[in-house]
Amino acid sequence: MPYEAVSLPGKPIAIQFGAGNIGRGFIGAVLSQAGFHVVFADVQEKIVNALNETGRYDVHILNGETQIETIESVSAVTSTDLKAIETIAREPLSIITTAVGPNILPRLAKPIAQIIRTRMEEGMGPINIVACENLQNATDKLREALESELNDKERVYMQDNIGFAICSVDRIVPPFSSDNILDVGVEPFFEWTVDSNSLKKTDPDVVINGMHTTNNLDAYVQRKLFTLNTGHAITAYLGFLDKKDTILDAISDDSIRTTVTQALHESGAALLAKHHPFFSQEQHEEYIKKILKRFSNHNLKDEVSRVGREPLRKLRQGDRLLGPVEMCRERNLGHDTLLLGIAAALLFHPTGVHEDQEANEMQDRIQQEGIEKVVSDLTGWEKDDEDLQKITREYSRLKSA
Ligand SMILES: NC(=O)C1=CN([C@@H]2O[C@H](COP(=O)(O)OP(=O)(O)OC[C@H]3O[C@@H](n4cnc5c(N)ncnc54)[C@H](O)[C@@H]3O)[C@@H](O)[C@H]2O)C=CC1
Ligand SMILES: O=P(O)(O)OC[C@H]1O[C@](O)(CO)[C@@H](O)[C@@H]1O
Repeated sequence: MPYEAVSLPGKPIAIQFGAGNIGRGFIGAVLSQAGFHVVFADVQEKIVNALNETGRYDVHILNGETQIETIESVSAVTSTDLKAIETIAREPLSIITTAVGPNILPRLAKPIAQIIRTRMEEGMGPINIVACENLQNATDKLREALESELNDKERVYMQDNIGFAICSVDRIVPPFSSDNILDVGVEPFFEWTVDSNSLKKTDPDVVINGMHTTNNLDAYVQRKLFTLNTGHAITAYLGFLDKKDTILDAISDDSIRTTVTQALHESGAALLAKHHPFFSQEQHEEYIKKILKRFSNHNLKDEVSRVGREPLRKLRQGDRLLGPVEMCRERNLGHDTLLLGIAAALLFHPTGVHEDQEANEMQDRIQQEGIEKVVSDLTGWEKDDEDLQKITREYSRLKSA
C-alpha cells in the first residue's frame, strides 16, 4: 500500500525505525503519548500493513492486573521504500528514533541518509536522531554509517542540522501473544534517558514526556548496561545450563539468584568507583534490588533464549559481560563471579526453535580453535592471563557438571 503524507495540522511527526517489541512497546508509545504522529518504518509487511489499516494498537502493562494503554495516531512505511521515506522527510518531522538491534543498525544509513538529503534540498531545519539500542554509543555508530552514505555538502548539512543523541533505554518487552499482531506486553517500569548536550532545537520543538534528558549520560548508560543487562545475561546463561525456560524460572533458583546478585555487586563496586557521587552505595543497592524484582515479575514470560540471544555480541569488549570486568580490572576490584558468567555464556547453545546463529558460530569456533584461543580473541588478553585461565577453568567445570 503506497504511503500517503500524514499532514495532520499542528501535529509533529516522529519516525521510529523498528516496529518490534521496544519500537511499539516503549519508544513509539512514549512518542505517541507525547503528541507525535508516529510513523513506524519496518521491513515486516504484515506489521506495516496492520499499522496502516488500524492506526492504533494496545500496550498491555503486565503487572498482574488488566491495564491497557491504547496507542493512537500511528502509521507505517517499509524502511526500504525510499520514495515513501522521502515523503515523510518533507513533513513536520522533529525526531528519528531506532530500535532494530545493534547488528541491523548500519542498514538504516540508507533511508536516514535519504531523509537528510531531502531536508537539505528543501532547506529544512534541524531534527534529532536517537538510536535506542542495547549498545554503548549506538547513535555514534549510526552517524558513522551515515557519513559514508553522504557527500561532502550533505555531511556539512548533517553536522549543522542533525542532533545525534546517545541514550539509555530500559524496559523489558518480551514477545507477546495476542489476537492482534500489533499488541505488545510490557513490564510497568520504563526509563529512557537521552543526552541533553547533543539535542538540537527543532521546529516544532516538543517537550517529550517520558524522555528524560541528562548531561551525565555515560553514567546512566553504564549503570543500566552493566547492571540490568549484565544480570539479565548471566541469569539467562546460568538458566540455560540448568535447563530453565524463562528468566523467572532461573532467578527463582536460589543458587542462580545468589550468583547473579554477587555478580551485580562486583559490577556495582566498579560502577560506584567510577561514577560516585552520581549515585551512592545505598542508591545502587536499591537499584540492584529493583532489577532482581523486575526479573521476578510473574506476569512476564521472558525466555532465556531471548535474553541470551546473540552471545558473541554480548561478549564484545565494552558490552554487558566484558565491560564490567574491564572496569574491575582497571581498579583492582574482585570479579570472579563475572568471569563465571562469561564461562556460562560460552556454553550457550540453544537448539530447535530457539536456535541462535551466533551461538552456533561460537560453538564452531570453540570446537575448531579451542576455548583458550576464543577467549583470548574475545577479550584481547594473552593466554596466560590469570582471568583467561579462570574463565577456561570455569568453562570446563560447568561443561562437565
Ligand atoms: N525488548 C526489550 O526488552 C529491549 C530491547 N532493547 C533493544 O531494542 C532493540 C530492538 O529490540 P526488540 O524490539 O526486542 O527487537 P524486535 O526483534 O522485537 O524488533 C526489531 C524490529 O526491527 C525490524 N527491522 C529489522 N530490520 C529492519 C530494517 N532494515 N529497517 C527497519 N526495521 C527493521 C524488525 O522487523 C523488528 O520489527 C535492540 O537493540 C534491543 O537490544 C532495549 C531495551 C529493551
Ligand atoms: O536486546 P539484547 O541486547 O539482545 O538483550 C536482551 C536484553 O534486552 C532487554 O530486553 C532490555 O534491556 C533485556 O531484557 C535484556 O537484558
